[in-house]
Amino acid sequence: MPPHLSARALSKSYMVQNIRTEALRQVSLDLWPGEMSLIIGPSGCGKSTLLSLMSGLTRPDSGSVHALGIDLGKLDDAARDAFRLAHCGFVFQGFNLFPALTALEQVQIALDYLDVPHAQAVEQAGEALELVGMWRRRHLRPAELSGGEKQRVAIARAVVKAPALLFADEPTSALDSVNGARVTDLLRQIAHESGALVACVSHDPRLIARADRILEMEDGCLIRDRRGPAPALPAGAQA
Ligand SMILES: Nc1ncnc2c1ncn2[C@@H]1O[C@H](COP(=O)(O)OP(=O)(O)OP(=O)(O)O)[C@@H](O)[C@H]1O
Repeated sequence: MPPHLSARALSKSYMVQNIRTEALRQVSLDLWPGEMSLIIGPSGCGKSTLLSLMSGLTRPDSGSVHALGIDLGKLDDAARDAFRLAHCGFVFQGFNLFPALTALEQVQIALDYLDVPHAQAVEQAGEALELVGMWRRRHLRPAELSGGEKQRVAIARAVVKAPALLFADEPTSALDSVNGARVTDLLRQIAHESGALVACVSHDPRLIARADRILEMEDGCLIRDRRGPAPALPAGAQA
C-alpha cells in the first residue's frame, strides 16, 4: 500500500527581527493510512511546524509534500483550502468549540461547509458523537462539558466528514492524564477502524505507549522513527 502522505526534504525557517530560526531542517517521512503516528520532542523542536506543512496549512521554504498522491506545492491557496476541506480533519489543544452551540450543532456545522443536506448532517453528526461516546450529551454546550468531553466533541467534528488525513496538535495538553489517555486511545481507534492516517503532535512522553509509531524530533530534525509498543485495539473496543 502506498503512503498517504510523503514529505521530502522539508525545510522551514522564520525571520523575526532579523533573527532566523530554522524550525525544520530537511525532514523526510512517509505516513500510511490506518496508523496513529505520534510526533514528539522538546518545546520548539519543530513539531507543529511539521504538522502545519504536512497538512498544507503552511508552505515549506524547500522540499515537497505529496498527500493522497497530490503534490500540495503545485496547488494555489484556493486549491489547498479545498483539499483540506475535502480530505483533512484537525483537532487542536484549545478545542475551538463555539460557546453557543450544542455538541450536536458543533459537529453538524462541519458538514454545512460541505453542503450536506440538513437531515443527513444531523444523522452523521449523531453517528460521530456516538463514536466518541458523546451521543447522550449531545444537547450540552461547551460550558457544561468537561475538558475531556469537549475534546471528544472536537474529535467528532474532525472525523464527521470521514477525512483520509487527521491531524491533531497537542490534543491532550489541556487534559488530565486519564482523559489524555482516553483521547489518545480514541485517535488510535479512529485510525484503526476508519483507515484514516492520524498524525498527532505531543510533548507528553506518556502518550508514547499508546501510539502505533513514534517520530521523535530534535532541533528541527527527525532523529528517531520507531514502532510503538501498543498492541492493536480489539475490534469494537471502546477507547
Ligand atoms: N510563525 C512563527 N514565527 C516565528 N517563529 C516561529 C513561528 N512558528 C514557529 N516558530 C519558531 O520555530 C520553532 C519551531 O516551532 P514549533 O511551534 O514548530 O515547535 P514545537 O515543537 O511545536 O513547540 P511546542 O512543543 O512548544 O509547541 C520555534 O523556535 C518557534 O519559536
